[in-house]
Amino acid sequence: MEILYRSDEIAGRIAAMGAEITEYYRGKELTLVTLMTGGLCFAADLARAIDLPLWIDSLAVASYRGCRSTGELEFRSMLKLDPAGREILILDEVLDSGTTLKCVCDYFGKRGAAGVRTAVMVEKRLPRPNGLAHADWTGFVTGTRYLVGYGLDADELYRNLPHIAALD
Ligand SMILES: O=P(O)(O)OC[C@H]1O[C@H](OP(=O)(O)OP(=O)(O)O)[C@H](O)[C@@H]1O
Ligand code: HPA
Repeated sequence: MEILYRSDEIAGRIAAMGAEITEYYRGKELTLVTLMTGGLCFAADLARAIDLPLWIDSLAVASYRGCRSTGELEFRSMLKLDPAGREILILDEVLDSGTTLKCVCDYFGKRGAAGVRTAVMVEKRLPRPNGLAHADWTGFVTGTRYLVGYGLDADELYRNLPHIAALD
């Protein structure tokens, strides 16, 4: 396993993203939606770096079996808040094929959200013909290796590592 992003580097990017998001949404009412399970560390840190009153909700979705995307998104929980009319910022730890974030953005659009934006900790550098091309806010842009730590898992293991590492 090779550490790619140390916890202090992650904290630095979180502070910068939090400041940008605060400025972008100043004067608006913002609702964060965390995609569980992977987004939990990112959301816990980023929410505390945003200096605005926030609504916070979550959605459990999954599309990976082991280290492979099935290409289909399974919704495993429901929202608590009605997204209609809300400015939604979806938080997830990684943008890989982009399937997850594209499906979830479409879902919020259909549910009548006033605005839908995305923030991820890591965006992989690859074409995403069938997925969301880019997140609106990104912590790090990285290669295509399989990552673990800071919420990222391999078969549900390693999510609690404080850094982000390549598994191979
Ligand atoms: O861009 P994509 O190729 O769609 O991959 C990104 C998604 O994959 C992982 O979720 P997973 O389905 O493994 O569920 P998890 O959050 O419970 O780990 C990760 O948490 C993202 O939500
Ligand atoms: O690189 C990854 N690691 C863990 N989970 C993931 N889900 C999509 N890509 C990844």
